[in-house]
Amino acid sequence: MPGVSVAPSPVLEFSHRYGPHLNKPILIYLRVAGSLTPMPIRESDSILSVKLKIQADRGFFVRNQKLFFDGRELARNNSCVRDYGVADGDVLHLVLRLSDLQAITVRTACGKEYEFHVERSRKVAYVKRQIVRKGRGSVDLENQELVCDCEELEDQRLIHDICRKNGDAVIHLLVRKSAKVRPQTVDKHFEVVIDASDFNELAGVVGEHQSWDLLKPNIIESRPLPKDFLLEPFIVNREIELPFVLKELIESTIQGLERGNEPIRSPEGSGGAYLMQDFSGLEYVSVFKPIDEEPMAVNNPRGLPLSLDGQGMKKGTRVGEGALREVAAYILDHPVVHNSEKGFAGVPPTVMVRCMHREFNYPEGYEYTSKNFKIGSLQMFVKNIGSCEDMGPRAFPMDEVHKISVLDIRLANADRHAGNILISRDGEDGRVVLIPIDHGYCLPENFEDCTFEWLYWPQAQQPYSPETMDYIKSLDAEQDIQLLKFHGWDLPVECARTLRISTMLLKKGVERGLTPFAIGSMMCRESPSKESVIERIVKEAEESVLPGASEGSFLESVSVLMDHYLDALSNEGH
Ligand SMILES: Nc1ncnc2c1ncn2[C@@H]1O[C@H](COP(=O)(O)OP(=O)(O)OP(=O)(O)O)[C@@H](O)[C@H]1O
Repeated sequence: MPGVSVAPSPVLEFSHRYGPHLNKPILIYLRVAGSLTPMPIRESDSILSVKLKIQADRGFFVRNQKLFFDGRELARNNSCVRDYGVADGDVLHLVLRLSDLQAITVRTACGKEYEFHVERSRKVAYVKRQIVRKGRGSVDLENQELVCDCEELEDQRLIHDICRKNGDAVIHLLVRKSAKVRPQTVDKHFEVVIDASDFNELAGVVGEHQSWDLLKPNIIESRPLPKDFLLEPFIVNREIELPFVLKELIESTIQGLERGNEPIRSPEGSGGAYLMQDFSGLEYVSVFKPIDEEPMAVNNPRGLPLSLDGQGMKKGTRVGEGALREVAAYILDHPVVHNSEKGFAGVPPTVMVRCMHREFNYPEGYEYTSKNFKIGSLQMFVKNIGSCEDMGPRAFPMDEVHKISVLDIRLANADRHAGNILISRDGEDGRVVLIPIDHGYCLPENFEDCTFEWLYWPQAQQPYSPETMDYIKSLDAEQDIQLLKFHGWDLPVECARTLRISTMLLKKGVERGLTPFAIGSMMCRESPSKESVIERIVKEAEESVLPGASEGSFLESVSVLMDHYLDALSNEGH
């Protein structure tokens, strides 16, 4: 398991920056999974040092921790707790992102061994299907029994529960009719040993491999068809014809649900994000994020407190609007080549849907009635080898980083941390491709919480390529606002203003040959209490126009001030 990947320098930096008089000890409380633990810290402690303390006391790695206070994520590791207004007696909420994979080994008496990993949030039924797949038909789905400690495991049991109950648990695979079972433990993995004395009989006299193919079961026909779910596109404007890629996304998700392949809640993230399975139950096809399960929403499954004023986890966003923003990011990610399915930054295809399924979070219980409909975003699942948290940034191609920077600057993304960029490999040479996900905090009403992880990557210091510059020049915020309106989201005036100002900044910065770092830095605060340059520009522009002045005059004033700041920056040689 990876350890702390952050250099300790910010902690040292903080103890130097704050004198002993500002280093007051305070007692805060940590709420994690329902329990409250007191924790002595100092006001000037950085968020990182608090996380390191939690790691030392509780064993949760820093990278798996997300801390929340007063409806806000303490996202900046370098900032100190006082910057976030944390004081004596306050309660911090800790949300954990835990590694979810459990290794499983299946060994036959003939010495054949198969290894695979399943998420702990999977059910026993899924493990059975994996065994069938790995065994290429030597074991059929109908004739399997998984037994642990002499107890037969029901299909609906979660692997997580079995691990928790049994520690170094062994799952015994029983093949009815023809196999005996010999349990064995290998480290912390499950080991399933099949002593199938009459394996040959099962496999046929002509040898294992041939007969496996002959015995391959028809998984699909053997599954019952549940009737208690619903999934359909949620389209406001009837003039809109869903593009093929989105129709297909919805269709393949429905097929998976019809086969009984239930949604699986992702162990990562602070809201409810459900991984939707395909027809075969062996692949994920989409990710559903219902709005009532967003962080601080009424049915959030992570125990985050309800928002009291409706404000979302990032400043300038509202609880329940995450799905709108997810879909908006896809719509605005215009392709370079007209009509191409892939947008410039590669935001996975995303559509608004209505869905109900018993696996979602229904604290009052589930019934198949329209009151249980959940509205949310359905996004194409992209196969990946991890996120940018798992790899050093030097491995990322420059244009991949630049495309994400363009998206984030345009949309004033308030949640671009490394975990929200997935990594996949493309083509024969296995080129690294970055996939931006999680755009629920784009287009906020103000710039207060803009954070861009890529700002500190070396690629951000390099100028944009001519192709990227051409793309940026082609952007038009007014058209974007109209496009979103056509799709049913009439942007609130503050969010439209954000889009206009960010697009203006990106275009003006590029005209002056500024790097993503130089432009992006203007949008991000150095610390939670220090306004960013863009915030100063907005404030000065507001002060320079008469009360009641039109949005046009205000933007004109922003443009003049922005030129002034950018020219100063260009003269400094950025
Ligand atoms: N399109 C996708 N393709 C593949 N995996 C995805 C996709 N979208 C989300 N995931 C997986 O689901 C997890 C949770 O999704 P996401 O980060 O969007 O949820 P969230 O609750 O908004 O998270 P956060 O706390 O970071 O805001 C991600 O960490 C990722 O592993």
